[in-house]
Amino acid sequence: MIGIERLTKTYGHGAGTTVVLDGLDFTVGTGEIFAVVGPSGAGKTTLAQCVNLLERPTSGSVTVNGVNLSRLTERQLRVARRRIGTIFQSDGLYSRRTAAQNVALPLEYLGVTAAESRNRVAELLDRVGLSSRASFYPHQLSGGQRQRVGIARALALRPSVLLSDEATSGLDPDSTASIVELLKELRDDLDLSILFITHEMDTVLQVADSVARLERGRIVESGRIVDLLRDPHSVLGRSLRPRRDAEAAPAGTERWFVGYTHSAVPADWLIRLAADLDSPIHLLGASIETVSGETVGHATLAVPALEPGRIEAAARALGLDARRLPAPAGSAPALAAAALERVA
Ligand SMILES: Nc1ncnc2c1ncn2[C@@H]1O[C@H](COP(=O)(O)OP(=O)(O)OP(=O)(O)O)[C@@H](O)[C@H]1O
Repeated sequence: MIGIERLTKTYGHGAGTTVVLDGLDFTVGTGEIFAVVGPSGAGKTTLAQCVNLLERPTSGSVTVNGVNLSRLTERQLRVARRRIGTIFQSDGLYSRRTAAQNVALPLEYLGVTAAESRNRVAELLDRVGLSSRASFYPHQLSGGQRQRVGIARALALRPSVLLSDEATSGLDPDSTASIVELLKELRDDLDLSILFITHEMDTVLQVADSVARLERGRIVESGRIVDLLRDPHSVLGRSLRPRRDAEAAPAGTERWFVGYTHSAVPADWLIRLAADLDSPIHLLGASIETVSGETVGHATLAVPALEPGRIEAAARALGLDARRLPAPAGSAPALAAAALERVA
């Protein structure tokens, strides 16, 4: 488990002080992948460095498995850091060492016997699906494979916490997907707490259980991915949804956006909604998927104009949130509305 309490990091003094992290509070549970997203300069890397105490927090605490790292001496910290594995965007492998020799490095530093190290390295390379590449050098491996070697090395000392700083950034979609699957397997099999720092929202949706958005050193929104996706008011939830253009609405209809807000939305909600409203409904676009074992989704519909409030109420009864979308710019209804506004 990782516990972050009132974590603040500033650089400089007096008038020249820069506050990079400003009172962060969050917990990454055992067996949880917690993503931190945010624009460039938000403080994501500084957060990662404070969690593995490469940077000392200015105030607040970082607790890993009940041990407050901020209170440790340098010597104690070196030992405590073994419980934290880190993977970076650049895999950081030594080019003159084979995959196996790279994975063995932390074990060598620790003085593990050669035989023990050989067994552990074989086990780790097997774990990340690279047994057949043990004697390959980094330049003989793909980007995704190099990242797997990096993960194996990060796991060498049996950490309970894994820090991933932009580890999938720059990888192609297939490699990203395979690293994401590997991290989820490790979360489940080894009960790891994984802090996953990224700027890629698509990856967050694939990998994380929870997410926090960092802006100028502060967490502006956070929560379980499923809850955020189901919250019609969540900015983070909206930015996590896959963006696809819906079809144009037929003439004489209004466009509506419908989102799942509940776990018990019936699978035949569209038929029920049409029956309830006693009206045809055109499905213009939809995305329904399982996230952390729960169904989430949204759809764009076209419905003939009905009395105000009817669609919202019928949708609510099915566990859905419905809101009318403005007519797309340039469409006949939008031009008519603009003309009316000009006349008024
Ligand atoms: N040693 C330092 N001294 C002064 N300011 C620093 C130092 N390290 C980082 N900063 C500042 O802290 C802010 C956050 O930097 P950080 O690298 O943590 O952001 P980030 O969210 O990881 O950005 P990116 O996604 O671009 O890597 C930046 O404005 C940066 O200039």
